[in-house]
Amino acid sequence: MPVVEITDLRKTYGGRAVVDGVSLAVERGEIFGVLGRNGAGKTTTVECALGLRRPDGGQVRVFGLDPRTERARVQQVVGAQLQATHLHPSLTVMELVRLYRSFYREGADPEQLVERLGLGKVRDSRYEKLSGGEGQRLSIALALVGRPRLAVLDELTTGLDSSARRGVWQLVEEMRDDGTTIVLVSHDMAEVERLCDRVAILDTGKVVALDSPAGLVRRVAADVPATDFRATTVTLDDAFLQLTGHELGEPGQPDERP
Ligand SMILES: Nc1ncnc2c1ncn2[C@@H]1O[C@H](COP(=O)(O)OP(=O)(O)OP(=O)(O)O)[C@@H](O)[C@H]1O
Repeated sequence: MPVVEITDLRKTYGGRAVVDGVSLAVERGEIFGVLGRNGAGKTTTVECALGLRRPDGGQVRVFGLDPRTERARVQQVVGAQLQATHLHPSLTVMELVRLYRSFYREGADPEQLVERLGLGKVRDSRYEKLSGGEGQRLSIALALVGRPRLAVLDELTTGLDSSARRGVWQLVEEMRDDGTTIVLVSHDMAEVERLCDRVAILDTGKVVALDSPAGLVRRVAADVPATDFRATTVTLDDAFLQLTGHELGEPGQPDERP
């Protein structure tokens, strides 16, 4: 049984299909990337998978459970780091990590996790006083403190400097090695290439390709004549461009949120 199984998922806002028939299955123990431009429908897809948004069509199962009707059971085994995290501004780092730990029957040691994410120096600082990168690392700690069987990480390392980014990547790899399944939403090509076992490329609400990063590159390289020098230097960026018709950095559909 896949850890996450999404079948023909649809979500429409204002008459526009922002998720338009997405089907994918995340297998146990893999790091599964969801890659796409801004507005491609990545966050909407994973938030439907977590039961946070109501799909207009299709089916979602997480560990075989319906995340909308069996939310409490799903929440016990899933940790999510989402883009819009609302935390109480006057609680400290340690208070928040301990609070989130209390939501789970089993979990990580808050002290160790805070050290591991390089938050030891700000452990007694209030959330409102944290820098962007510290807040980001705290949101990762909160997603992982329940030692989830599935972790959903949306824009994992946005706003982190390169050394913090490498530290977080290492932590994610260690989690995968410990058996956690990870869904990584990203528009960071280097992150996807380094971490993901398989990647779904989402474009205007549809899965346009699903393969390992190397498989995506091979697929595109096969279309390049062997005499062409680029055949030996095709990158995941080239694959993305070829498969979607746009650069990853280009904006997608206009943001219509109020
Ligand atoms: N609550 C909402 N109301 C109206 N439109 C929405 C809502 N949520 C998302 N959208 C629209 O749906 C589209 C997909 O948004 P989504 O956040 O899923 O994209 P994304 O791929 O995660 O983008 P990003 O990389 O910018 O986070 C966007 O055009 C967005 O404006």
